[in-house]
Amino acid sequence: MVQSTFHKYAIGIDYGTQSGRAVLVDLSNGNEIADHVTPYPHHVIDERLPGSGVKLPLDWALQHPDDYLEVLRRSIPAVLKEAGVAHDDVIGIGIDFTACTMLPIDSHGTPLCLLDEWKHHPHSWVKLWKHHAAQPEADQLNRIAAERGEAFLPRYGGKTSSEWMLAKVLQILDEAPEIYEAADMFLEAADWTVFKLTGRITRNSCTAGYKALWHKQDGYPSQEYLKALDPRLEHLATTKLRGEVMPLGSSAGGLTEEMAALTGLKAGTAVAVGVIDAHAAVPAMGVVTPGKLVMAMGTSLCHMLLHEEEKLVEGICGVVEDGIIPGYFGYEAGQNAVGDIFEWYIDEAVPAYVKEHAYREGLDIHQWLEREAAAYNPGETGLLALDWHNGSRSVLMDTDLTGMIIGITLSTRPQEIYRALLESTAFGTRKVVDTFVKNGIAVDKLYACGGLPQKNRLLMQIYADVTGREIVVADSKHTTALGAAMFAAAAAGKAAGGYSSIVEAAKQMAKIKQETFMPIPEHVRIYEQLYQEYCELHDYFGRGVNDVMKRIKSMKK
Ligand SMILES: Nc1ncnc2c1ncn2[C@@H]1O[C@H](COP(=O)(O)OP(=O)(O)O)[C@@H](O)[C@H]1O
Ligand SMILES: O=C(CO)[C@@H](O)[C@@H](O)COP(=O)(O)O
Repeated sequence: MVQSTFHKYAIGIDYGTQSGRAVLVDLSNGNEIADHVTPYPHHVIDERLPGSGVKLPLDWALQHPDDYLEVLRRSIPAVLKEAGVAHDDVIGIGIDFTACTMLPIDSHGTPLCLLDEWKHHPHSWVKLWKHHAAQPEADQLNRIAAERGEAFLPRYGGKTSSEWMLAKVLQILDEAPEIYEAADMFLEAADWTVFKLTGRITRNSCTAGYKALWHKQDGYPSQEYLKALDPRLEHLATTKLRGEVMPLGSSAGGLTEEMAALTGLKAGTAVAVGVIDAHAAVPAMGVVTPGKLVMAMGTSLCHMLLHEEEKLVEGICGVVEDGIIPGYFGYEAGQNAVGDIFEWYIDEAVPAYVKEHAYREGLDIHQWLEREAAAYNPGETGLLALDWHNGSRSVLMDTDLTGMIIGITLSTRPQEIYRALLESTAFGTRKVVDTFVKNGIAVDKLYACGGLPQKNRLLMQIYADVTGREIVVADSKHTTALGAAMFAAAAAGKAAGGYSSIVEAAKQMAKIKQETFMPIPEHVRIYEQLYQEYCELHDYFGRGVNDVMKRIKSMKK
């Protein structure tokens, strides 16, 4: 279909864990005109390195940087073709990315893993956000920061994560000093991809703020702190983390001729600085004021909230000034796994008869289990689970914790376990909501986006019942990509046919559904009881009363 030439468009590209997708968006109303998904050809690399077959240790998760370019090569031409839009009318490109997904590059910007000299070395590869092998380094970072009373630590809930930039850099330094030396810079994959598009290295304030401990006034952690971590890190901030940190919604530069030829777009098209995937969803749901907790629900779950003041909240991932929407402090909390837990159950633990039933009825296994699980009332399964199959992000910030199901008997059925797993993730979110509220940050309503709200109504009803709050659902197949396109519109600017700010873009382009999920009072009452039991287990296993999870995990290592 050929679109009207009076319309202007932007392309938002969402780089997820398994795939990247491009969405071409009409800037006048946020309508998604065309979309295309490119699965990463190398998938998540967590067993062996591509090519050499070098075996990876436990808790590693890597990616191949060329997979990000493959998304540009395949998905941009595909959406242009499907939409029939002239490249002159595409005025901006924005990308959102998982984070902290980081890589070492040489002085030409080439990832070290693409060089013959380093390609056999696991530490030269992109470390994906869910690479969890830097926990000892995170522990060291946290201990030294606490001992020195570093001002940054309370802004990150009292603990920084093994998923973040500094822990990952320190792991490289500890285990592969030669890679640390060879790296000219460590970059977020978001910034590297923007560099490939524009030829210019910039850093975005969102990943820098939430994942690399960068602060608008104070910059990165001090030289003294970095030196106390390891003398070789003393100048990290001005050497391997150097580069201008630019605010969200600004332009990193224009598309290069080479990239224009590769994608079919026009050279010079504005490229917005990158943004974390979850954070891009906030304006895409029209959330530009406090009290509305946005939940990006997919493989993992990220919670984002705005507030006028900076409050120090234990166990959250971080608070960053202007980190999401200018003029507000943006708070982030999260759960390391949500959809991933359900996927694990289906892939690894569901009996064959469930698969057969689902197949016969033409349902996918999630749909079959959802339908069967919906027949139970809250509490009726007699089960209670902890949602730590991939560790706990908020509020414990500990990737060495593991999952658990209590109450199993000989009559327990797969759909009951499935329901208990759905509930466990809702309890995890309730913990986050309660923590914000206890610290004086209002949570009035929930806003859900990502793959899960579209796929599982039972899950959404359970979240409404467990939190006792109304849930608004995104009316977009690709909310994060829509947000990235909005940032592109802001980067292109009003004169080019975009918007003067992300707030203006959100007013015109955000998409939410009319139908919401309301809590059911009878369910709220029962879940309140179960949640209190969850809290008991949470503190017993998660706050050091009984470290059995860590002891048995270390035996495995
Ligand atoms: N019907 C369903 N109910 C619950 N979870 C589902 C369902 N279908 C898929 N999932 C889960 O959704 C997750 C993917 O979420 P999605 O938002 O599409 O991707 P991503 O987080 O990578 O952006 C997977 O972990 C999968 O287990
Ligand atoms: O950590 C963050 C955001 O802070 C996410 O990038 C990470 O959880 C990955 O999210 P997905 O569930 O793959 O969309």
